[in-house]
Amino acid sequence: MEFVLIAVAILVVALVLGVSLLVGRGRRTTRLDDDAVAGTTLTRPRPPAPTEEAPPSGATASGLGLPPETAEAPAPTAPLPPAEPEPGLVFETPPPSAGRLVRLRSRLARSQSSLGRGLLTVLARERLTEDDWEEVEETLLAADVGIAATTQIVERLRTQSLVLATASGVELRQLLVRELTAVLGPDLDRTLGVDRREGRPGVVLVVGVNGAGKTTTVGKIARVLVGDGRSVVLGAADTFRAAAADQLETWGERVGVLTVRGREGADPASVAFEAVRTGVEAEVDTVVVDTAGRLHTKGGLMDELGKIKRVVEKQSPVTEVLLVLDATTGQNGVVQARVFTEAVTVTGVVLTKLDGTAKGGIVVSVQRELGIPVKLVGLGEGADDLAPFEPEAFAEALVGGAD
Ligand SMILES: Nc1nc2c(ncn2[C@@H]2O[C@H](COP(=O)(O)OP(=O)(O)OP(=O)(O)O)[C@@H](O)[C@H]2O)c(=O)[nH]1
Repeated sequence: MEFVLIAVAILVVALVLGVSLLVGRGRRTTRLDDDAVAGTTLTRPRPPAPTEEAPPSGATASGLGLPPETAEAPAPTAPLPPAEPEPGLVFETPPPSAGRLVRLRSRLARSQSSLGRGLLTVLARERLTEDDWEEVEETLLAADVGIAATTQIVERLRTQSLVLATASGVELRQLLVRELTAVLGPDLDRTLGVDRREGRPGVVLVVGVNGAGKTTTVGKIARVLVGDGRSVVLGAADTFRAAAADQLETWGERVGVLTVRGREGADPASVAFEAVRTGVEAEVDTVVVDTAGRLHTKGGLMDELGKIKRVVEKQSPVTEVLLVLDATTGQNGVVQARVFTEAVTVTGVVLTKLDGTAKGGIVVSVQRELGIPVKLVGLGEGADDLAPFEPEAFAEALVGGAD
């Protein structure tokens, strides 16, 4: 009988230990706020786990200067931990953003073969007939360049048809790159508003429909900024999808960037506010805020984005509003985009998934139709597959065949 009792006691202790270890490993946020006030939690970046084994209970957190996991949540006025990573932690160092588009140009292969090669094949014909010009026009339209820009390109090429007749392959290519660059708005200001202003962090709001690659893009932007030597805080104000906050947190952790998040369903504006407050206190260069992109009613979207902006600006000016658009959605994406541009003043567009489409000309039509410069382009699912947009490098990549 005694044996049975001892065995049962050992079993119970083992079960309790096992469960607490599992819970300890899964928990990765430390609440700094009274959730009744804002429902906001703040996560410190953690070092990548060295082994699969569970860390000793509370060791990871205390090693980072966090309160033990069992501690009560501090009062809302608790001092925030520094946003800079603790010394000794190993984080990834992303490459600087300069020249990324050139490095990633092969990702535009699908656009390249349908647009660039298609056009070069027609233009290389000895004497261009009306049918050939129609083919040029169709090729441009099929690549989503848009009617106005297509007309401009065709007219300019037609006026140069005498030149075309005698041009070599290399010259034709140069000519095409020049004409495509011209419709890509080479003089537009594509500088990202990410610098501190009036002694406060620059604030980047990232908006767009869910699924466009918004959260991923916020993570990639954090890497671009860190790679360029800036300090960053992330705000997970997409509180409708808990996974979005988890996703963002993971992006932040990899590069040693702090993520401020709220519990599911919390007021997005309060999370954005908290993120910017954290950024102000930690004196970082930039706070990047991910917002929810549900396309409910236009009024609802306007109210939500308007409130986020107002609340954020109580602490620091919003220096950039980036609209994330999925390049593979074509004209549909442009229609959705308009709803956002009516809700908030968008200062730049991020076109994602350009690697997955043959319609690279969408950059031209998006810019023209929205009147907003494309500032960044997504060229893959890799962590550093986001590049600053450069018209000439892009035109070169679309035409292809330079190397
Ligand atoms: N091929 C490719 N995939 C991309 C690119 N950018 C994002 N994605 C993928 O698109 C998918 C959706 O990305 P998310 O970041 O979850 O989309 P989201 O807009 O944030 O959606 P919510 O989180 O629901 O708001 C993910 O599988 C990304 O890896 C890109 O440039 N190229």
